[in-house]
Amino acid sequence: MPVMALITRVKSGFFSDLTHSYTMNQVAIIGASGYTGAQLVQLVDQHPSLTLSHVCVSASSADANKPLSAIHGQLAHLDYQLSPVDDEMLDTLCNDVSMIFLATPHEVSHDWMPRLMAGTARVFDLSGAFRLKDEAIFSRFYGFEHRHATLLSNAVYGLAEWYAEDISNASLVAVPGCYPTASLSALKPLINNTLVDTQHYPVINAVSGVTGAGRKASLTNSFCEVSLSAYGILSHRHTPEISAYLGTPVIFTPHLGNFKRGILATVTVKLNAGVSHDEVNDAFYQAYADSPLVRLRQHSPKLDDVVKTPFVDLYWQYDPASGYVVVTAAIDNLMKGAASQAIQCANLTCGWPQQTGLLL
Ligand SMILES: NC(=O)C1=CN([C@@H]2O[C@H](COP(=O)(O)OP(=O)(O)OC[C@H]3O[C@@H](n4cnc5c(N)ncnc54)[C@H](OP(=O)(O)O)[C@@H]3O)[C@@H](O)[C@H]2O)C=CC1
Ligand SMILES: CC(=O)N[C@@H](CCC(=O)OP(=O)(O)O)C(=O)O
Repeated sequence: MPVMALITRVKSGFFSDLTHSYTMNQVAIIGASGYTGAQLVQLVDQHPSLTLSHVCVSASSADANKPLSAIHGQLAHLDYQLSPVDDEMLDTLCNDVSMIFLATPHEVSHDWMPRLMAGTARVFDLSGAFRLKDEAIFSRFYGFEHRHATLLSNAVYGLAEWYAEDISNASLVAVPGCYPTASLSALKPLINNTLVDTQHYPVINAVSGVTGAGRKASLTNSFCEVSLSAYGILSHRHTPEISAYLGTPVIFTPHLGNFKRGILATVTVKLNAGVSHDEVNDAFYQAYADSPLVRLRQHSPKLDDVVKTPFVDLYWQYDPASGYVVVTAAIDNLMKGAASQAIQCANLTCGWPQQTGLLL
């Protein structure tokens, strides 16, 4: 029996891709008590070729030594305990496992990265600490100086559909932010085909569920306070991230909605004079011809279409008379916006199909 078929039966019994051979990889997740960390636990646990060996929180965590299921009841079928991890443990961990996923605050990922990168493990960082190459822009938007220039320059941006080859060779992957994933997925086909009139900045309005802000309690994100509203106007840290990987400035306005999961981005773009319907359609269909986790839709996607899935759903309408195209993009912020995209990247580094373990 092929290796993959055997693993498939042992681990879950219902993965569809039986054509590749796999070896098991030991994985550590740090920040496992948080929203993206817990989502990662679920994805790694169901992955046919990853074995979750370390499920960690910070040394001072109030949740240290608790069962993960005591915090995330949806994972009650899984038997993992949250282990506290300190600096010294990181030094051995980074040689004991093949992959480390950091689902930690930006500062924590930034400070720990040199220790982690001293080992042999590949690191997938869900925070924003290693996404922006320009250190001056980084410190302006993140509020602290970047002190690891070499690691920053070596980090590969993990937008899986667009940087697959670089990701496959990376030892440090900076997994994109949730809003940039939706925005760049919508815009890159148009910009890469030089269809966009860059004299007019693309305008992105996006609404996120409250899990986007993480699990830690705050008044702004509490049940009685959340009411659909814009925030971070002209100042959100995802504006330079989107602009950097698009290659042109954008106007980005995030909104907080009173729902748990998902992002819907509405992107308005002025195209060059004379661009045809066919050119717009071809840009999307060609860009995503080999992308099983991108769904090009015939109707504007709803959040319910993507929540708890690894997909990005895209839909567009073009008005040649005005030259404007409106693209809508829907993702689950904890999945394609964070955890499932990190798994896509991990799959790429192992030479596996990027949807491995994500499509059941
Ligand atoms: N939520 C989202 O939609 C997205 C989030 N991200 C990014 O992913 C990362 C995690 O986000 P999210 O899961 O939402 O955050 P949460 O606040 O839900 O979880 C954060 C995790 O980090 C741990 N942590 C906090 N402080 C420290 C510390 N000093 N040392 C070690 N661990 C610490 C927490 O556990 P404890 O304090 O108990 O140790 C917890 O497990 C962040 O960088 C975020 O910006 C990226 C894309 C989307
Ligand atoms: C609703 C909400 O608060 N969302 C977060 C973005 C979450 C995300 O993508 O995280 P990164 O910090 O890793 O970029 C925010 O606006 O800060």
